[in-house]
Amino acid sequence: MTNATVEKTTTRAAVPATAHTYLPQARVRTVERSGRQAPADAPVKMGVRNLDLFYQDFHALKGINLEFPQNQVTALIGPSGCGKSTLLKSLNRMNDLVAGCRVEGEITLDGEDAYRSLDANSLRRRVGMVFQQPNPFPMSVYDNVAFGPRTHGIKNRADLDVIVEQSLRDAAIWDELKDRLKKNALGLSGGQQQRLCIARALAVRPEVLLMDESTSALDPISTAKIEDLVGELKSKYTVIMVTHNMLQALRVSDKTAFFLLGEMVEAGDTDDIFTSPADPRTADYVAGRFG
Ligand SMILES: Nc1ncnc2c1ncn2[C@@H]1O[C@H](COP(=O)(O)OP(=O)(O)OP(=O)(O)O)[C@@H](O)[C@H]1O
Repeated sequence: MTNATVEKTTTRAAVPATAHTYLPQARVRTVERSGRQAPADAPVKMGVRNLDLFYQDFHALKGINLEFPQNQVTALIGPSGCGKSTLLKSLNRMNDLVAGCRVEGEITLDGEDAYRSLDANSLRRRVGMVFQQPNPFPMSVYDNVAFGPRTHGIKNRADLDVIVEQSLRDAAIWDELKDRLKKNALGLSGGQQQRLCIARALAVRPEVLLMDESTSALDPISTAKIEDLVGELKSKYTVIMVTHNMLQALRVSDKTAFFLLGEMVEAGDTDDIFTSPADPRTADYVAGRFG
């Protein structure tokens, strides 16, 4: 997957016993819940090459090289401030909106340069994002989901009906909301609001879904529903998620990349990163020794 992955085959860092004691149990749930069978040779959906990102003088991302395989879930992990969200926001050019932010290197979507060949709006339609806090618009459930398609010129009611239903189904919330489509979205629970926001992101038929700690504000049951959902979404979408919850990364991701102080320490198959990482810093982090 990356240079770091290649190095990993030659040197393995010992994961402290504390990690081994809890990881196998988490793994049992992982396999049951995600049912993942990630193909080893999936095509690269998005690629990051020699990426450096500066917030004015601050060097927030340093020489990042990483590939995101199509129809797989990649988790970005690392301690607070290591640059996970910055990388996520670079993938759909949300950082364009930050004054003084400068990006060097290359980010590709299906091999096309996301900064030089694609305009930001079409990139963001293809690379959707769900944030930490559920942020439905203060309007009906239906209008929340129809908002993006309407913005893209779809006005026909029957067409919108189909999109709204399919998006809510894809977000695993159709059954809960089909009789409440006209109700204000702000009246939903936090977990329902977040799945509605996922439906809203899916309504413009993105190819990649970015999730920035999208369950951290939710209760365990809502979190489990969204984790299940992510396992299903990858049949249609490429998912890239930032998470502080290492068991969540284990449960739902195929690939994991570990970041520290703006650098990517290593990336590879999630199983390998958690059970036999190449770098002792990764071993310490996944064992909960810091972060
Ligand atoms: N708009 C900004 N302007 C200046 N510095 C920023 C900006 N956004 C982030 N940073 C800095 O860049 C670094 C990386 O931040 P980022 O939010 O990407 O980290 P993170 O790993 O996602 O952290 P967390 O897990 O706490 O969300 C931090 O030092 C942060 O203070």
